[in-house]
Amino acid sequence: MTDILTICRNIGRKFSSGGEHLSVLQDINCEIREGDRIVLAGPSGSGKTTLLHILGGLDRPTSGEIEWPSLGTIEQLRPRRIGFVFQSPSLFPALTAAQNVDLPAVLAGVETTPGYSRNLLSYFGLGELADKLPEELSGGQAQTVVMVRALALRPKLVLADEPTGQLDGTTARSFMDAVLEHVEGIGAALVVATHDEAIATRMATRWTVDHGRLICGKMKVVGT
Ligand SMILES: Nc1ncnc2c1ncn2[C@@H]1O[C@H](COP(=O)(O)OP(=O)(O)OP(=O)(O)O)[C@@H](O)[C@H]1O
Repeated sequence: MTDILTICRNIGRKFSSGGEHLSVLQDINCEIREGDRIVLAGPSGSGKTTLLHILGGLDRPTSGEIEWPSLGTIEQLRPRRIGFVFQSPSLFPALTAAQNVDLPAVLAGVETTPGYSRNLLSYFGLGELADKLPEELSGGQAQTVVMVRALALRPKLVLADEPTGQLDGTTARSFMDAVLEHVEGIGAALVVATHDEAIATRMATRWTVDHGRLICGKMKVVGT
């Protein structure tokens, strides 16, 4: 039996603003296991980002329970055990692409081998941009650097929110090839929220957020 990385029991998330209450997620039961490849689908505003944030320990459910049995406590999750890719590229503007990739290691006090971030950027086809500042990168290149940064500490779980949103179709497919190959290599589970069916069909399991509920199913995976 593979390890359970994350387990949710009857979780819900409500938001309150201006006296209005919005119930975004209700009675969600799910688990993520080692090696899982999950696409998180659903219309805009259905709650995909909200669920990813809860799975990554960035937000707390307002009801139910979440645990990370083989990852540890909520304080231990990021950046070493969970790599998180936010929907909008979030690079530090004063740091180069390579320095941005190095940042989680610096913050976590982990020593990396010289050239590690450059090699990782090269693996994703961005080796020549390692010394560029974020403002010198295209939106798609910046998004790729954000993914590289999330993978840098070899996390056990990678949660990615629309990671190909700024890439054209062909670039998105080769980017996902590199991501899937890399997560396989480091033995990480991957959950990707996306509207892109070409990406979705590459994942073994589909979770759909529908009116606040989560529908879980298996996918027929399209070969690489
Ligand atoms: N902090 C917040 N306060 C109030 N409402 C919020 C908050 N965060 C999210 N919401 C609301 O929760 C709902 C779900 O938002 P969420 O971003 O999770 O959807 P999504 O499925 O990721 O959408 P998209 O595909 O457009 O990224 C939306 O109606 C949004 O307005």
